[in-house]
Amino acid sequence: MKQRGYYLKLLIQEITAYKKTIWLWMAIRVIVKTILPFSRVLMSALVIEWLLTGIEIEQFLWQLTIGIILICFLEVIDKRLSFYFETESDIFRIKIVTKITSQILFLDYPNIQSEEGQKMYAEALGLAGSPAQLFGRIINDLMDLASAVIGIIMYATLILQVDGIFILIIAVMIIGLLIFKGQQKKINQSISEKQAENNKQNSYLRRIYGDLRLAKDIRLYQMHDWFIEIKTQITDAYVEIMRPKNKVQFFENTYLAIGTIILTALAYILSIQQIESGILNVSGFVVYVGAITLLASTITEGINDLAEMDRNLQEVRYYDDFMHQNQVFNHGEGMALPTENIRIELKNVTYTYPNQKEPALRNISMVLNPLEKVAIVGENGAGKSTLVKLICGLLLPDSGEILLNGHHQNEYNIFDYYQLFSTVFQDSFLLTYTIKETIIQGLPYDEGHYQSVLKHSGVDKMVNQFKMGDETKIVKAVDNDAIQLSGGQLQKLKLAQALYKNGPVLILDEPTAALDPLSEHEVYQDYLHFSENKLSLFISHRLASTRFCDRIIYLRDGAIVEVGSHDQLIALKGQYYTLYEAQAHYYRDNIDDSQAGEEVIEVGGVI
Ligand SMILES: Nc1ncnc2c1ncn2[C@@H]1O[C@H](COP(=O)(O)OP(=O)(O)OP(=O)(O)O)[C@@H](O)[C@H]1O
Repeated sequence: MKQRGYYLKLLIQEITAYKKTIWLWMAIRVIVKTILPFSRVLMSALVIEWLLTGIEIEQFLWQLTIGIILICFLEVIDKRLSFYFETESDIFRIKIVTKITSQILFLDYPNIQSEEGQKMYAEALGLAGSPAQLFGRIINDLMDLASAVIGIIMYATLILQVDGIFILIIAVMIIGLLIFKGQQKKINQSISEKQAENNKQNSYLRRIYGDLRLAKDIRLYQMHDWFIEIKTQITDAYVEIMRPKNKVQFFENTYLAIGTIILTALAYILSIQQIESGILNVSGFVVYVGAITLLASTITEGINDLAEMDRNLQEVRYYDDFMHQNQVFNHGEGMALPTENIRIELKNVTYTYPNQKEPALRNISMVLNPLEKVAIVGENGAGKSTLVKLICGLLLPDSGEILLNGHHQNEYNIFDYYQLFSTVFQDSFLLTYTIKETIIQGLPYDEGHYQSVLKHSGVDKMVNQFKMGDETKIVKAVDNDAIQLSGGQLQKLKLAQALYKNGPVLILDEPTAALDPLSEHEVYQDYLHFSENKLSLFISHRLASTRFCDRIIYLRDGAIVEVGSHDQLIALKGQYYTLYEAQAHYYRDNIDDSQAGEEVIEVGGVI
């Protein structure tokens, strides 16, 4: 209960922060919504009264016109406000979406990398995903509930003046409905996990049915029937999950119908008796029966609104949890960031990914000296990318520390700290902008620097092929006239982005994995140039591609196994040497088989 109070307060704060004056309009809408149905009943009663008392026709018409105008006026206000709240609710919902999406931009990487973090984001966003979700309907839900509560009090007070028996029937009706709602809530809770699982499967299927990568397999492997069968199974499972809920709903509706019949029948019997004994006149009868009918429907609406509000308040938890989660790094005051002689030291760093048993990195100790070019090599899964993410301040070690020029990473404001790094990661992603905007990424524009970046990243040759040059849009999913970049072109673009940022630490995580041999060769050639005056880290599982680095750190199973220059490690004849030889043989054999007699291109020193 206390928690519900907190969540209600949070909702009220959000609505107030959106627009204070909305509360005034909400109050007006509640009043109009409450009195409008009753004013129609009252009007009918008055017309009967006027007719029975035999007032003059002119006065009758005059009064009737005023009454109709008043009701029409209320109807117009109601419709106008209904439209107003439809629009306002949608804008409010979109503002909440903006709040949630802005929040995720500033959350620390560990908060969002785990499945749990992603789930929290999806759940919070889901609350504002459409007008039917919490933040799209809460304003109307609040007004509906307020109007129902006022309506029940109003009609019940009126009816009780005729007979006290109604209080009993109303109480039984309300208690019964509350029991049904409680039952439904329990069922909802018990099926929620299965329902979420089913939803997940369903939306996954919906997504992949149109996925071009799968479309090829579906056709070539003739998977159509198999896919239809899977979909049918999921739909059948959905019907089964919903069965207990539908059953309770059926009993609730039946209970409600019986309650309403008893209430109305009793109202008729009692009022006819009262008319016979002269206590009630005909117009009083109309008001009385009208109030009974309105009460029955308002009780139903009110209980539904109450259950809906209860659900809403429970759902706010997802928003609250997401918006108020603790950050991992320092977002407050920090030390001034060094701009040169950058030295990064890792002391006994161990890191385990969320929900994993084994650490991805164990007791890593190393120093990256100013302006050094360091290669980190190792087989797939050795921990190279994880190490880079730790150095960049994207992940927080389980134990050990990372020092920048002798000071703990957390002594710097994390967003200041990020300024140090120009990075190219393997899993590159693009925003829906032009090539030029992507490279500049919102930083101040410098024509000379930009042109040099185009040249050294190899993007200049790429843009020359496009009609729109560097103004070409690059996300086809959003812009029809965009071009689809290949993996290699994308990597060049990300390299250009890193070079344009020009941070004092350059980190390239497999920057040539998707490049053709010639482009790869060019990147290696240019690497010495664009890593000039920087501390640089070059990550690869192609050992020979890093021989131009000052120092090579060889990782295996999350631990440093060998460190030295390429020649030192070859001379050592250890694990690096063994793997190097194996890779070199592979390339030699391949080239010998396929290009015998052709000119051999030297790629990163492998061949
Ligand atoms: N987000 C994650 N959640 C759980 N485990 C992860 C995650 N990312 C990586 N791992 C695991 O951590 C280990 C190290 O992964 P990492 O990506 O650092 O290796 P890598 O050396 O960069 O590999 P590759 O050469 O294939 O890129 C692997 O066992 C990997 O499966």
